[in-house]
Amino acid sequence: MGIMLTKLWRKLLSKEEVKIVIVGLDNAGKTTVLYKLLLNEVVVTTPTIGSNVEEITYKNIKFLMWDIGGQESLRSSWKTYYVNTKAVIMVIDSSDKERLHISKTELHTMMESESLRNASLLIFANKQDVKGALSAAKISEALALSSLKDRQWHIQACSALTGEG
Ligand SMILES: Nc1nc2c(ncn2[C@@H]2O[C@H](COP(=O)(O)OP(=O)(O)OP(=O)(O)O)[C@@H](O)[C@H]2O)c(=O)[nH]1
Ligand SMILES: [Mg+2]
Repeated sequence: MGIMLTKLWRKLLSKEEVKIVIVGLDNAGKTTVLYKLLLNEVVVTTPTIGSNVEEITYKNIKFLMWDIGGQESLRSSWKTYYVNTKAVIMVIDSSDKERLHISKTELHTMMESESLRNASLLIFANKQDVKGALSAAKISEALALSSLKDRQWHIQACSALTGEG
C-alpha cells in the first residue's frame, strides 16, 4: 500500500521531459522563434555558435528546446543533438528562395538519421511578413514534404517578428 502510494506520488511529481531540436539554415530565425515562444518577445539575436537550450513547461511537461546554429560549418554538428529527440522544428526563411534547395537536402538527410526515426517534424515557414515570402504550400512543395514516408509532419506559416501563426 505504502509502496503504491509512493509510486503514485513520484509519478505525479515527476515531470516528463521532451527534447526538441530546432534546426534550419543560418538567418532563418531559429533563435528569434525560440525566444518568441519562451518570452513572447522579439529579442535581438546574433548568429548562434553552438547552441542555446531553454526549458518550457506546458501542462506539467518539460520541453527542452535545443536551438542549434545554422551556419554551413555548424550543420555537420546537428546530428550530435539528435539522440532522444521527440520532435524536430525546422525554421525556414520563406523569403530566401535561393537557398530552399539547401534546406531540402539538409532536411531529407536529417530524416534518414536512425536517432530521429520516431521524431515528429514541424516546419515553420517563417518571415511571412517579408514582401514576396513564399506561402506554406510553396515551401512544402520546395522541401518535398509529401515524399517523407512514415513521418508525422506539419507545416505552419509564421512570423517570429509579428507573432503571426
Ligand atoms: N522580417 C523578419 N525577420 C525575422 C523574422 N524572424 C527572424 N528575423 C530576423 O532574422 C535575423 C536572423 O534571426 P536569428 O533568429 O538570429 O536566426 P538563426 O536562425 O538563429 O540564425 P543562426 O543562429 O545563425 O543559425 C534577425 O535579424 C531576426 O530579427 C521574421 O519572422 N521576420
Ligand atoms: Mg540562432
